[in-house]
Amino acid sequence: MLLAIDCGNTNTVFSIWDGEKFLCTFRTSTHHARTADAYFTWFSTLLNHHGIKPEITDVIISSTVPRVVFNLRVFSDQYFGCRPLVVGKPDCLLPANPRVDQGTSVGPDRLVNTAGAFDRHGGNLIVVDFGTATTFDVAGRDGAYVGGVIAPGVNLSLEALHMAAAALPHVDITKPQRVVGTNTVACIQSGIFWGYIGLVKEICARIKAERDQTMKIIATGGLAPLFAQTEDLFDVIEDDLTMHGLTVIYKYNKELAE
Ligand SMILES: Nc1ncnc2c1ncn2[C@@H]1O[C@H](COP(=O)(O)OP(=O)(O)O)[C@@H](O)[C@H]1O
Ligand SMILES: CC(C)(COP(=O)(O)O)[C@@H](O)C(=O)NCCC(=O)O
Ligand SMILES: [K+]
Repeated sequence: MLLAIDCGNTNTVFSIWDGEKFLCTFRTSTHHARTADAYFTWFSTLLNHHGIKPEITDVIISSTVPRVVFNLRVFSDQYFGCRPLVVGKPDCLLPANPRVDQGTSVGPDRLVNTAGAFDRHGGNLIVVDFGTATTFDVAGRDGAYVGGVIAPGVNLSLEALHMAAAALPHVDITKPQRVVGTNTVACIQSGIFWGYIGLVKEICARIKAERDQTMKIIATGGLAPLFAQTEDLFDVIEDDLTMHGLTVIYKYNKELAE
């Protein structure tokens, strides 16, 4: 069985894949100082709780935080006796190579999202991922990552307002009743909610115009459903897109090695 690990700047997600489906998904905060033993304690406690006894033989990791990879490698080696595939490293091949400026390294999560979305939907796609950053990943006709857009994430923007302005409280994102807020919290929620609706619409429209193509828009990340409530921003929302992409890249490398 495969253990797929997606480490973002805020959260790290572990999923076990039995070759056909995901058996379980566990989430913890991303913390570079967490040791291999600490990962195992947390992971085995959750497995016991859910009564799952997986036989993990392979591990694949995507990490936007380079420092966590060391401890995750030790974790794979000590507890599952395997050397993990790490997306972005030279020995982890992608179904299609990214077409970006020389010397640029693309966030592994974006390469994984692109591979996962291409596998499910074919080429000419925009993947919108509401993570720490809000990213737009563009997949060409052949499924290669051909570039994208990086904007500040929703929670990051809310936090930045709170941090920088003495009178602005911490606010959780929600869809406001009206655009014109009549209290501070409603004003902030309106700015972020409608601001992001505008951001997503404008960026997707400009990507389509620049590429002169119709493109399917796939959204992922916990906040995607919130933004989809109001308007038809996305063609599909897929929670498990990054995890699916990890299984696609794993299978691709496994088949090449056989
Ligand atoms: N369903 C949700 N509702 C509200 N906030 C969420 C939800 N899911 C994730 N978040 C928040 O969105 C941000 C990004 O989360 P995540 O997708 O895990 O980011 P990353 O992949 O960058 O670690 C975090 O601040 C997280 O707390
Ligand atoms: C853009 C990101 C910070 C998004 O990370 P996330 O929100 O998933 O934590 C990450 O993909 C990254 O560090 N990228 C490197 C630069 C690039 O992709 O061009
Ligand atoms: K992410």
